[in-house]
Amino acid sequence: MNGAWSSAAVRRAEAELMPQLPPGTLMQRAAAGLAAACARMLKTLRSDQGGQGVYGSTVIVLAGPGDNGGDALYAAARLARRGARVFAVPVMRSRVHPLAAAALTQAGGRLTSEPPPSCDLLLDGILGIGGRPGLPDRAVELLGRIKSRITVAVDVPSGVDVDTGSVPASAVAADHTVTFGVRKPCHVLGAAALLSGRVHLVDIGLSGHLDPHPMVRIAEAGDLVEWWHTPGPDDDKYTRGVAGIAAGSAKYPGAAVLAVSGALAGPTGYVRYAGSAADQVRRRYAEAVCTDTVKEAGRVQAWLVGPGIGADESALSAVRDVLAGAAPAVIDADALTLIGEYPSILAGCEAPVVLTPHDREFERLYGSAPSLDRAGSAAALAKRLNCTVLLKGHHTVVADADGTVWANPTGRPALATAGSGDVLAGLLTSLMASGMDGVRAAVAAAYLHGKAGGIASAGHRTITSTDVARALPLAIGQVLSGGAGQAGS
Ligand SMILES: NC(=O)C1=CN([C@@H]2O[C@H](COP(=O)(O)OP(=O)(O)OC[C@H]3O[C@@H](n4cnc5c(N)ncnc54)[C@H](O)[C@@H]3O)[C@@H](O)[C@H]2O)[C@@H](O)CC1
Ligand SMILES: [K+]
Repeated sequence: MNGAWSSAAVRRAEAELMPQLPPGTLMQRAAAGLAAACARMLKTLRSDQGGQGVYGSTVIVLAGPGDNGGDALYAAARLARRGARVFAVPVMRSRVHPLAAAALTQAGGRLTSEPPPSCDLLLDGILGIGGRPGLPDRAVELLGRIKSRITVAVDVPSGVDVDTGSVPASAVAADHTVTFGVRKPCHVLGAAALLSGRVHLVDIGLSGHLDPHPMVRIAEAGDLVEWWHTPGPDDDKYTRGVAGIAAGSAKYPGAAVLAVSGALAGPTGYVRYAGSAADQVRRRYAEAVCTDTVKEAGRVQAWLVGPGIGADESALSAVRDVLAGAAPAVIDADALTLIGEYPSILAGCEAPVVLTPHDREFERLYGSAPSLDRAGSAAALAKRLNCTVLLKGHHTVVADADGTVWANPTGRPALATAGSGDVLAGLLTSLMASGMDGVRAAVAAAYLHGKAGGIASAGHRTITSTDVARALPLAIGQVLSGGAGQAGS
């Protein structure tokens, strides 16, 4: 398990470590790592220019008043010593880190209020973990007119809310973020995660000084491998778990087919379908065992109820029957709307429940839409309803009733396609039926679904939910075999 730590936790760790080191050591470690990362990026960027990397490149630094600007200026000094033409612009009048600014000018860089109109690399050293959301006007103006081939944020993209990932005002959109010690929540949550680009971690020696629990946990392929129930020689189709899918209707048979496709891709050995789209499901998947209602289905180890079931009496019965049983349940789509209307159905339920809302469904359950602090909102709903909540978005979060929050590192906007949630819910149900607890199953399902989306949309292909379902076995295979394990790839 990986994680992201709040700015306060980072400051506590730094305060503990700093007195043990000569003054300025942490900033020099940060600057050295930042300069090395920039040098690698410049080398790749300028590979078409006879292998020239740093030498002869143009670098512009937007320098804020604090230590974030200090990191940027010291790193830029290192690049200047390797032959980069460096222009540093103070964005808060002339307030800049004085020693770092002196180091830059000594190395041949220039402090200026008139930078060139374009550069190879723009270094955002405006604000770091001491920043409030929003940018100084001068920074907005400069960002609007400087054309840069690559933008690198120092520690965090300036302007974002570091601890929630919300972006309530202007902020930098980076291609890369080079961060120090640990990842911060803004790298993996909300709109800020998109503005962070690719995140590179520079070790500055903080790890032994951090709180053991991150603010946000980040799933890795290794977690899924550890959690996975690999069938043994004594397993049969029942012991591997039976997933039950109560989805679809005469009006929306596709939801049934897609949810079943997600479940079949998962680790269980058996998928039961209950509902009025049985013919369509049978036609597509000979291996699914179909009944008309939840009550008629045999034993299952986890149920999904909701996708495409509508809001009529039979839909309500399906939700009631699932929640009256002892099996863990995934509540999705129309079932979430019904729970919003009849909250008492959920209140009486004793089995573990995972809710998988998008923003409008969240509002029906919570009474207001998720705030910009999406992780906080998901955690609040989970606590109120004593459930696990998987809040969908371009960076899906999973929250448990005890306040634990996970950010999903895979996934991409292309997954916002009709039926994609049905596939996710089916897979999640299979994972729960195989014995994984609700939080882990939700985290694993979001991870694999995002990875399958990446596989299906390789080469910028547009994708359908069927493509995502078809890519799931490959995504699962890659994760379990430890191969091609890049999150988001
Ligand atoms: N503390 C440490 O030991 C280390 C800190 N490091 C760097 O230091 C950074 C934190 O530095 P600071 O604490 O100096 O804080 P920042 O550099 O993030 O900036 C704080 C300054 O910006 C002003 N400010 C905040 N929000 C603003 C806004 N929206 N508009 C205009 N002005 C605003 C504040 O009044 C303050 O003067 C980290 O992100 C990291 O880059 C690294 O050098 C590693 C070691
Ligand atoms: K920054």
